[in-house]
Amino acid sequence: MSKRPRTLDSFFSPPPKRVRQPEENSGTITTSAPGQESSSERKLSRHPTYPFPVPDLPSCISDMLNFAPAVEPRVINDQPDLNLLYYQPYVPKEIARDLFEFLRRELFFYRVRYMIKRGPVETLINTPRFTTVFGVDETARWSEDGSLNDCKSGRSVSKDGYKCKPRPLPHCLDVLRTLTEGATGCQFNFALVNYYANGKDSISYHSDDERFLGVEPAIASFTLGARRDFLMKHKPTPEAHVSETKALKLPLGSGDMVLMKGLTQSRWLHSIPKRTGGEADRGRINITFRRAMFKGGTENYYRYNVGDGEVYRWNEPRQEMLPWKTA
Ligand SMILES: O=C(O)CCC(=O)C(=O)O
Ligand SMILES: [Fe+2]
Repeated sequence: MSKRPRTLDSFFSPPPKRVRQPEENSGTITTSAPGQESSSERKLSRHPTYPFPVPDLPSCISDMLNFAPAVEPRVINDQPDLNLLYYQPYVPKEIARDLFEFLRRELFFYRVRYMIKRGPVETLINTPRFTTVFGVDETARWSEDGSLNDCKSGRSVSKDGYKCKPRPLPHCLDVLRTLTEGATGCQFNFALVNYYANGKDSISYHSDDERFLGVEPAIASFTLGARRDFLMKHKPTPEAHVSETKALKLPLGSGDMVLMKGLTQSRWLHSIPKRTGGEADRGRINITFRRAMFKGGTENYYRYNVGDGEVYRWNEPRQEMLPWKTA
């Protein structure tokens, strides 16, 4: 892991003051910068696995999140095996833009590359979007000092417990996770974040139906920033079933949330296709909250959403994601 640059100030100032966690332990350590201990202080979520600390949500955003969900959801279950709740929007319009800009500016992202083997042929896959992930599966829990404890034994997870290094949700995503749990009655232990910089970024047809999510997983999927089409189609089936279904296009706008549940993941596919023109070039953030049951889920999510490549960070003057060290 790269070292954070140290300024002369940081050598001479006392270590950051630690602030007690308000509720259940989120795993991050909240600190306020020295000399900034007024009520308007900027608190930071820190963790040894983070390349840099992540600021907490400013109160102008978190206060307005108390009005979420902004509307009642539309139920979409008029096709076989389809079970969606569509909040249009979930995040109040007044703060959707600020929340988008905050997360784009403050989170670290990756452009993951990995090899797949189809028969004897190995192919390099360049994930066509920026990604990042936080969370750990149900077998482990964060302790006060930011380390992981095994849920069964209560003992700390050994060094080789995971190949990856799980990261706790920073406060800014944990607030949204907690609200979403309250509104949906579902539980989530992961936040996966995608950033689609422009219309060339995409996610191809897939379903999130891995065994580590358990049966009939519920996934809450947020859109912030540019509107992008979310396409859905039924998986091919041997019977005539497939002809009874028609493909679906949800034009997801900033603040919208789709809760996918029931048989949706096991029977339907979804995608964000590439686009030319339109507003895609303004950038879109997608956050999915999920619940992984086993260690394999944690390994999978870090492998494909963090990987082992360089860190990217939003560069405001250049208006693009750039490798962090040169940003
Ligand atoms: O960006 C989206 O709306 C979809 C993302 C998605 O399907 C995924 O991350 O699995
Ligand atoms: Fe997905």
